[in-house]
Amino acid sequence: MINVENLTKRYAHHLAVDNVSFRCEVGSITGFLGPNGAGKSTTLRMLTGLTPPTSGHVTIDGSSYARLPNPGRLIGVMLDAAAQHPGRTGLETLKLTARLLDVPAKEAVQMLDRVGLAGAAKRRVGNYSLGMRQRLGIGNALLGDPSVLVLDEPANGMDPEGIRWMRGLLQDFAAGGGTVLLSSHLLGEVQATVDRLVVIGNGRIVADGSLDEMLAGSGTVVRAVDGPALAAALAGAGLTATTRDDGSLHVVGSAEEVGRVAAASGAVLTALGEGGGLEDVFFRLTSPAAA
Ligand SMILES: Nc1ncnc2c1ncn2[C@@H]1O[C@H](COP(=O)(O)OP(=O)(O)OP(=O)(O)O)[C@@H](O)[C@H]1O
Repeated sequence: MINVENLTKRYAHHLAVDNVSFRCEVGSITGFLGPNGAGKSTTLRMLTGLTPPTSGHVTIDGSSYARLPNPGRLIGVMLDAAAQHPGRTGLETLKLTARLLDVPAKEAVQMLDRVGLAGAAKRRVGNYSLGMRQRLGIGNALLGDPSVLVLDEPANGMDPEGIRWMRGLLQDFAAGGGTVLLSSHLLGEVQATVDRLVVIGNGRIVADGSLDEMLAGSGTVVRAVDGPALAAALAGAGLTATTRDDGSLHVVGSAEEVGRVAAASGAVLTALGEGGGLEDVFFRLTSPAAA
């Protein structure tokens, strides 16, 4: 489990992270979202002992990162896949990590296979694509058989097959009792992968909860043959509806509530579905107006 308590980071006059607290539970995948410059990387760096906090603290399974005798055995970290040494081969990279973690060298070979890089074991990392470096970084993070994973933008640069592979890997890891914290700008991918979300804006937590709770707040989009008549019926039932440019209505309410009003008013629906999904939730939470 990861427990972040009142974490603050100040750079001169700039408050990059402002009194941030959240928890990542065992067996779950938590998505850490926020616009550029919101403070995600700074938080992840403080969490993994790379940046000292101005105040507050983080524990991983009850210990701070700095106090862990062999941190890679408890927490696997990938903060910048592009930062790996370009002159080493993939195999050399993982063998070096294996030595640092006191893991048998043969596990480096097995890990390369597990992350789909067996065929590129002897190629220099400088010649790897970004997606291949992400796979290598994930292999590095997993090599110590940790129970916690912290990944900054792991899907960045991955092709659809790679993204699907990574989603399965993380979901299996969590299902086996692991704890995952990942940041990403790929909202569709986050929505398909995580159980919980922590959203940061301007250094502060603006939302923290289950994915389902957050999506429930994204409302319902409905389209009817006679849109204005349905809008009037919804308003009469106390549901707020906004007409979008494409003629559909965005309703603050569940699909069931909207469907019942439509049925009672005799409206002919041509579409009924979830609101804007995670993208809609994200923009609502992190827009300047929300701040
Ligand atoms: N070493 C530093 N010195 C001064 N300011 C910094 C430093 N590191 C980060 N910042 C500032 O802190 C704020 C948060 O940066 P951070 O990199 O954590 O954001 P982020 O949410 O990870 O953004 P992105 O999505 O672009 O990666 C930014 O305004 C950034 O300019």
